[in-house]
This record gives sequence, C-alpha cells and structure tokens, in this order.
Amino acid sequence: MDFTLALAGFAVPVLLVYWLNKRSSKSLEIPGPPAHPFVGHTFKVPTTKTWKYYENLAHEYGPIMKLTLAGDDILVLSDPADAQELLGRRSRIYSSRRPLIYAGKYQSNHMRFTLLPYGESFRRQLGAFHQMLEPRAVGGYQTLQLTMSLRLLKDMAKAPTEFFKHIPRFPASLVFALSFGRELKEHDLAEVQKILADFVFDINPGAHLVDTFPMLDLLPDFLSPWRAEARRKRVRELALYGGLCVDVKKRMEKDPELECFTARLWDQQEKFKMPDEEIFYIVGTGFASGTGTSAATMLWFVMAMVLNPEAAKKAQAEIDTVFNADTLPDFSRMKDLPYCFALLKEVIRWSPVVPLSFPHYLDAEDEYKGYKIKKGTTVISSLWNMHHNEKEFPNSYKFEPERFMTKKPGQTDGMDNIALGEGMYGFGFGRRECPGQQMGTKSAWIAIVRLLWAFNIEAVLDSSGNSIPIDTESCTEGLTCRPHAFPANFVARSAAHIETIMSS
Ligand code: HEM
Repeated sequence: MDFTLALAGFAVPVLLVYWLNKRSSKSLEIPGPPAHPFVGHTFKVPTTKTWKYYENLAHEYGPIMKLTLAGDDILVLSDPADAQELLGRRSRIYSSRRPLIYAGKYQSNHMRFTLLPYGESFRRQLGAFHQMLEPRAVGGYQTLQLTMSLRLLKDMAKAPTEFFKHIPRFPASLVFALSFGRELKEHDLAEVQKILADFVFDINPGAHLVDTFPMLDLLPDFLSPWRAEARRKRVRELALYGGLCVDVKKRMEKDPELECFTARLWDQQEKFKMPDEEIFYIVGTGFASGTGTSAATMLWFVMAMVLNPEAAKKAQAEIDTVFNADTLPDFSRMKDLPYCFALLKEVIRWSPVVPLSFPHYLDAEDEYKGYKIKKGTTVISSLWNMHHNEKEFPNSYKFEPERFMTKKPGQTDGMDNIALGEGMYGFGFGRRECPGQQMGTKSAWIAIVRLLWAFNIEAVLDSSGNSIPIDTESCTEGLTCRPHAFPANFVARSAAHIETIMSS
C-alpha cells in the first residue's frame, strides 16, 4: 500500500510535468489557405502580380501566413512589426537567400551579391558596396547627380513625348558613370536593359521549374535546355561587365587618379582577396539593383502626377517659393522643400517597386508568437500589403504626400540617414535592407524636383477632351514592377524655364 502510494506520489507530478511540457511545446498552426496534399500551393501561387494574390489572402488569413511550394515553406509577412522583429532583431538567422539553381548556380556562378547566402562572401561584398553607397560616399556624388538630371531635363525639353525612354536612362547613366567613370553609350544601354529585364524575371520565385523542383537539376544537359540558357546569360553578362571593368583597369594605368567604384575595387582587390570575376559581379550587381528600381520609382512618380494634379501643383508651389524660373534647383535648399520629399516617399509607398521585397531565407528553426518556423523557410515581406494597410495608411490607394508631412513621435527631421526610410518600408528590412537607399532617394529627389520645376505633367486628352484613362495595375512582371507605357504630357511651365535648362 505504502509502495503504491509512493509510486503514485512520484508518477502523478512526473506525468503532469510531461503533459504540461507537451502542451506548451505544441506549436500553433500558421494560418494559410488549404494546401493540396502532394504539391501544396505550387500551382496556386501565380507567378505574375503575386503581391495582389497575397493581398487577398492576407485579408482572409492575417498578417502571418504560410504556404508551401514543392515542399518548401513560404512565410508571408504583412505587418512591419513582425518583419522588424524577425528580419531585423533576429537578423542573425533571417538574412540568407534561398539557393536558386537557375539564377544563382548557373547564371551567377554563386557570386552574385543579391543571391548570396549570409556568410563570408556576402559580408566581403557588402563591405565593398558600402564603399560606394555609404552616406559619406553618396555626399560626393552630387555633382554627377546634378549633371545627369540636367541632361534628363534637356532630353525632356527636346523630346517630351519620349519620357519613357529618357527617364530610365537617368538612373542608368548615373550608376554607370559612378561605376565605370565614363558615359553610358546607346549600345551599352540596350545591352544593359536586356540583361536587367532577364535577370529581374529569372530571380522571381517560381520563374523556373528547377527552382521549385530542384531534382530537375539531376537531369542531363540534353534534357535540360534551361541550363544552357542560364549559362549563355552568364557569359553575356560577364562579357558586358567584365569588359567594362577591364577597361577601367586599362584606363587606371594611364590615369592612376581615375575615380569610380570599379577603380576602388581594383585598388583593393588584394586586400579583399577578390578574384576578377567577383569584381565583375559586385559592380554588375550594384548596377542592376540600382537602375531598375530607381527607373521604376521615377515612372510611378510620373503616373502619380498625371493622376493627382493637385499634389503636383502643391509641390510646384513649394519649389517656386525657393527657385525661380532662372534658377535650376539643386541640393542647397533640400530642407526647404519638405513637401517634395514627402511626395517622393508617397510614390514609394503608393507603388513600391519591389512589392514583395527580395525574399529572405531562414538559417535555423525559430519560434514566434507560438508558431514554429522551419529552418529553410523562405520569408517574404509583402511591402505591398504593409503599404496598403488601412490602419497605418488610411485610404491607402489614395496618393497623399501629406501623410508624410506630420512628424510622428520619435521621428527625425529632414532628409538624413534615418528620415529616408522612416514611415514606409520600401527598402526592406534587417541586414539585407537596400544598401543603395541613400543614393536612390537622393537621385530620384533631385530629378523629381527638377522635372516639376520645369514641366506640368498632364493627362493626355482624347478627341472629346476627356483624359485618356491610365490602368495603375498594368505593370511589368518579375521581382520588381514598373508601369507599362502610359500616356502623359510634359508641358514646359514657361519659355524662361526652358531657356535656363538649355543654357545651363
Ligand atoms: C528608389 C530606389 C530603390 C528602391 C525602392 C530599392 C529597394 C530595394 C529593396 C526593397 C531591396 C530588398 C531588401 C531586402 O532584401 O530586404 C533592395 C536590395 C538591394 N538594393 Fe535597392 N532599392 C533602390 C535603389 C538602389 C540603388 C540606387 C542601389 C545601388 C546602386 C541599390 C542596391 C541594392 C542592392 C545591392 C540590394 C541587395 C541587398 C542584399 O542582397 O543584401 N538599390 N533594394
């Protein structure tokens, strides 16, 4: 009897502790749409306008959702607080990239910065990037930003209907000159645009079947035409960037003072132990990441101005208080143009050019809000959903720069390091946050201010005098999105403005 009692006295607490432990370690199911038992959501997630699909899902399943693509978990975050916690505070394990077979292994030989897992090569390349993109360095680019934006104004004054050609050329020529210390020629531009368009498509999750079903990489070459295609793209890209980098090296022999990003990398090649090919990729990646995103932001700006003439008028009224028709705007009065700055932020919020950011990849199992998140999960921060969250941004589809005019508690003033990304999430989160945000924003800012100073950006009218409608959802597909061609009229604000441009 005593023995039975003693056993019960011992067993009951042990069982209780076991049961409680088991109960508390049982994690909650991450919400998400019903999955097919074998293929999960593989054939449900569209490869085009995926952000719209996630937007609808988030209304039903909330700010943290899980989907499964060919056995891999995808976590979609729609609340910035969750992204800041996971990708920011827990960035040690949330900063990798999912290995991509097509774009990473064959198209980039595991050397492309944007696709590198979080590790030594990544940190080395990031160090190199910071040389070009840190705020101190960006301060030195003003002359080039002014030269290139003046060139944009001249092109626009000469052929305003061709804005769809001139505007993307602006960031391309700027980053090109910064990278290679020379002007972007017409034939370089065509080649670069082709390479960029391919790449933006190729890194989109789901763009290539082999990245959804890695087993396909075991098939021999004759059954895998995609492999030869990816390798061909790599050769083409290396020919372009390699040629440009080698050309810089040759020019450095004649001119040791030559100042550009590539020259700095050649100078430090030994220190950082970078093979030539890595230099080609670092420079190429900066160019690819910086031009498409900035060009898309500028084109969304034009669309926003056509659709919201009252915002354009307010910005022009602000600019006119600082610069008259005889004075080309520059950076000197940035702090006196807060509405223009708010307008740029609103463009990035209203239509984020990387709507699902670049997916991050989880290196170790984690637990959050009672959910168990598996190692190897792809984590997508839906910047689109964050920017269209009605609680934080009421009437979120409305273009309203005023939302960035009132300083929220804890926010900083002016156009400085912190204020840039403050209040919106268009540059991503954590250790993989966009390293080019300073440069991108400053370049876009000067171009926008100068365009608004010089031109009214108006709707095109049909024969009955009605504005030709613009479809705000008609945009390119891939990881970044920019509007398809749309009608807009650039009308010079006065002959004096054009005179100032042409004589500058
Ligand atoms: C308005 C312009 C720009 C926007 C909206 C933008 C946005 C973004 C976003 C959302 C990401 C992904 C962040 C993440 O993974 O969490 C990113 C990454 C990146 N951006 Fe930008 N960007 C812009 C301009 C630039 C410029 C001008 C450069 C360089 C010249 C640049 C270079 C990069 C690079 C190298 C990455 C990859 C970072 C990594 O993999 O760790 N971006 N950008």
